[in-house]
Parts: sequence; C-alpha cells; structure tokens
Amino acid sequence: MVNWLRNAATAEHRAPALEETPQRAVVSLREICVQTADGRTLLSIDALDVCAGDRIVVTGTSGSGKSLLLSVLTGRLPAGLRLAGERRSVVTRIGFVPQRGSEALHPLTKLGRQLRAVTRTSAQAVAAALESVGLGDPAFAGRRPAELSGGQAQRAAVALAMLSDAPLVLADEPTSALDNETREGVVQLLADAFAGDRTLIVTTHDAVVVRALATRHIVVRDGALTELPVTHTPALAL
Ligand SMILES: Nc1ncnc2c1ncn2[C@@H]1O[C@H](COP(=O)(O)OP(=O)(O)OP(=O)(O)O)[C@@H](O)[C@H]1O
Repeated sequence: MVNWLRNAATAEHRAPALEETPQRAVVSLREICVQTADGRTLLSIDALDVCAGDRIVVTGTSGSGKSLLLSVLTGRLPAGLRLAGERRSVVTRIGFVPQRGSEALHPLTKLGRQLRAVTRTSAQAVAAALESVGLGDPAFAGRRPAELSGGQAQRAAVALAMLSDAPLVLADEPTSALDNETREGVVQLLADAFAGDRTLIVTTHDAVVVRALATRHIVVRDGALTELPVTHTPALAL
C-alpha cells in the first residue's frame, strides 16, 4: 500500500494526481490550502491518501491544525475559512466524534432514545454499546446530554459513532476528558472496532493513544503535515 504524504516545505516532486490514488483509498486530498478570509494560511497539504483499514493518529501542538485537518477530511470547513484544492471521497457516511461529545448529541432527547433513532438499531444494541463505553447503568439511557458529565458525553459520542457503522470515523481528541482507566477502555474498544476494514482517524495529545491505536502517525506542525514511521505494534501496547 502506498501512503504518500508530503510536506509542501520539503517537496521536491509533483504530487500524484487523484487518478493515481491507491486502490484502497477512502478519502484523498491534493494540493489543499486552508486560509482565513484575509489570506493567512492555516493548513497546507500536498497529498494525503486515507486507506481502508488505516488507524491514523494525528498529533501536534495546540493550534497546529489537527481539527482543521479533520474538517477538511469531512469536507466541511468552519465558517469564514477558504479552501483550495481537491478532495475525493468514496465513502458517503462519515462518523464524527467532536471534542465536546455533547455536540454530537441532540440536546433534548434522552440518550437511549436518540441512539436508537439515529442509528436505527435495537434497544439491546444500544444498551451493549453504552455498556462498552462504561455507561451500562440503565439510568444513563434515560438522561439528556445536559445531565451527562463531559467525559460521559464524550463516551456517549463514541458509542454513537460505533453504532453508526460508518466506514470512516473521525474523532477529535476522544479521550481528552477521561480518567486513565476509562481512557484505556475506550481506546481498547476503538482498537477492536477498527481492527478490520473500517477506517479511524483520531487526534490526540496522548502518547498512550498513539501507541495503542496508530497504524499511521501524522504530526501537524504550523499547518504542515509529516508522517512518522510507526515502530510499535498497535493495540498491544496498553
Ligand atoms: N474559523 C477559524 N477562523 C480563523 N482561524 C481559525 C479558525 N479555526 C481554526 N483557526 C486557527 O487555525 C489554527 C489551527 O486550529 P485547529 O483547531 O485545527 O488546532 P488544533 O491543532 O486542533 O488545536 P487543539 O489541540 O488546541 O485542539 C489555529 O491557529 C486556529 O486559531
């Protein structure tokens, strides 16, 4: 599998055309540039191919451009920003776990009910998903998002993404509000759920998440991407 990613600052060769993407590419980006309305460049990517089965972990300092990269991959940019370049996606359903889990949830609907409605799954499947993220107490299914803590809402958003069965899931710091033990449970769950052909892209500041999940590791610095070799065996390091 060709994973071709290049930092514009060090580029010597032409980026491969979209027609040259690997067969297993689910989302491909070419010559991407995200700018503010006054022309300040926030993110610049020559070429990135996300392939089926990849578990890409994205790290980088605060404000480096990790969340913007996820926005570009979903094809939806925050208001006020300009995007140049090409994006091609062969997946129509993309799951998203936002940094604040409550943003993925309807504020007025009880958790169990909305998970069933959104994912069209059975009450049993929803109960199992909530159990798997440590929200197994039936009381959680009866709560509205405002009645959950930040970490509980984050886990509910992970359960929603898992249940949605989307072939590509993007998660923006999905463990940032969790204690160590809960974090390890959620990371293990993600490792198991994305062990096959489903594709996961996670941003994090947490080395444990990199070690446990990454089959590819991308570092963002000042809006430029570098791919680092993955030297560990993911999912065995927890
Ligand atoms: N809508 C916007 N308008 C102007 N600048 C923006 C906008 N959204 C993001 N930025 C800027 O783009 C840069 C990258 O932001 P981004 O949210 O991607 O950072 P990040 O790496 O995810 O940070 P963190 O780890 O703190 O979440 C930052 O300098 C940020 O201020």
